Amino acid sequence: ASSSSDAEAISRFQEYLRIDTAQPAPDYAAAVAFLWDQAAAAGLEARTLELVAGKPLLLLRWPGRRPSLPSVLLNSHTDVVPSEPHKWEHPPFSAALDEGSGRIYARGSQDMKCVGMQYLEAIRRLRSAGFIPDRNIYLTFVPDEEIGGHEGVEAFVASKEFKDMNVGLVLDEGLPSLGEEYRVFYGERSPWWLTIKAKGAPGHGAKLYDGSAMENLMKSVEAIRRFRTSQFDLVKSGAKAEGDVVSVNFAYLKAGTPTPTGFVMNLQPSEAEIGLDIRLPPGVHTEAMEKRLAEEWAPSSRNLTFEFKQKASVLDKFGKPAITPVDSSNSWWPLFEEAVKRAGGKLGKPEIFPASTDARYFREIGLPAFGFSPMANTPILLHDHNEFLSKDEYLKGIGIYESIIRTLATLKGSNVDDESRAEL
Ligand SMILES: CSCC[C@H](NC=O)C(=O)O
Ligand SMILES: [Zn+2]
Ligand SMILES: [Zn+2]
Repeated sequence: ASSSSDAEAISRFQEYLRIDTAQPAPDYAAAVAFLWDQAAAAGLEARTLELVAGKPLLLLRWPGRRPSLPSVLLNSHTDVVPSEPHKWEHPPFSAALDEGSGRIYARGSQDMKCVGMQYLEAIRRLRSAGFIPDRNIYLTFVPDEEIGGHEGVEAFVASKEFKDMNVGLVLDEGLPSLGEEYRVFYGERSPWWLTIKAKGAPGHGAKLYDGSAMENLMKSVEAIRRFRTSQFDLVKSGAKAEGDVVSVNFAYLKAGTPTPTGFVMNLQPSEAEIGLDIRLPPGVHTEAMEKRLAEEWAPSSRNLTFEFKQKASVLDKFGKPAITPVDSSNSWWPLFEEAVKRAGGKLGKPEIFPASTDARYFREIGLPAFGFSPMANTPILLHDHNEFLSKDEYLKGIGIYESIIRTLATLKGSNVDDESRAEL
């Protein structure tokens, strides 16, 4: 690609980044309007699905020569997480390009407006090179990933529109790596978000007594922290990867009797509460976790109750761990590996994604999905201040997707399309 077309690709990326799609009030209308024009410029068929009012999902199609073959779906989410603008060096929706370093600063530059635009840029290039896919290639730009995807991909996979697409493989987001190798993910941990509430006897702040709400809850905090340490130690010692242990983190602590300027200091409150973000590796024994919760972390004997806010399954609909095979049993895998290699990229060992993505909804219904965001030589800044992606890495990623899309779209006597898979 010429440097002028590279410059145009960068401007288009910046334009997408400048649309404020931060939760909890994303401007989905503006994002969809922008992407609609980009789709037209790339020669793609477009439709908007509004499965839930106010939550548009943009569905694009590049028709294949043999539309009855299983299709490939390139997914990306349009929403981004909130930011604290005053703590950033460049405003999070400026998409400022630092000329010296080549970094483009924006919320969503890594997570994951980069990937959505790279798909589109790769297709533009393939099309102008005269390439025509054998199978249908679909792109989805979905809402609400950052808040759980219930009114996004979860609703989408249940729709008639989705069934009619006959999807055979999904690509979704991954993570950057500091080194030369690209990371790729074949599964992810399942989020369990829950609150634990304690009740207890109120009393004078000077009195030592058993059974206060704080004491009841702090015993749980201690047990939870012991468990957290045991899991973290496995990661620190190198025995396990981040995605292969159960993580537990405190999302909030809430207690005390507020005054206009602070809190009452000599009153032991009768209620206290914590929020936990737990992530479980695929196929982990959830019974043990449930038992730990009921007996150690929130026993009713200590006046505690718990309530789930999110509880994703660690199994797919067949009762198997929701993971995508990354060996010869999955004919898409060697194609993917080969495509990255052919574009000059190196892949690391496939990993379990430590957080959650919309890929889980596809894996849950039995579809293979790879998590991949081509960002090498890049610190992990998803959800962080000063999220950036360098212009060169972004452009390199377009080349990687050109190769991936070309390879996955082309039928060449592989067994990807045998009957059993076509029936999935
Ligand atoms: C309950 S779904 C939450 C999804 C979110 N995804 C990326 O950060 C996450 O916290 O992992
Ligand atoms: Zn994301
Ligand atoms: Zn995210």
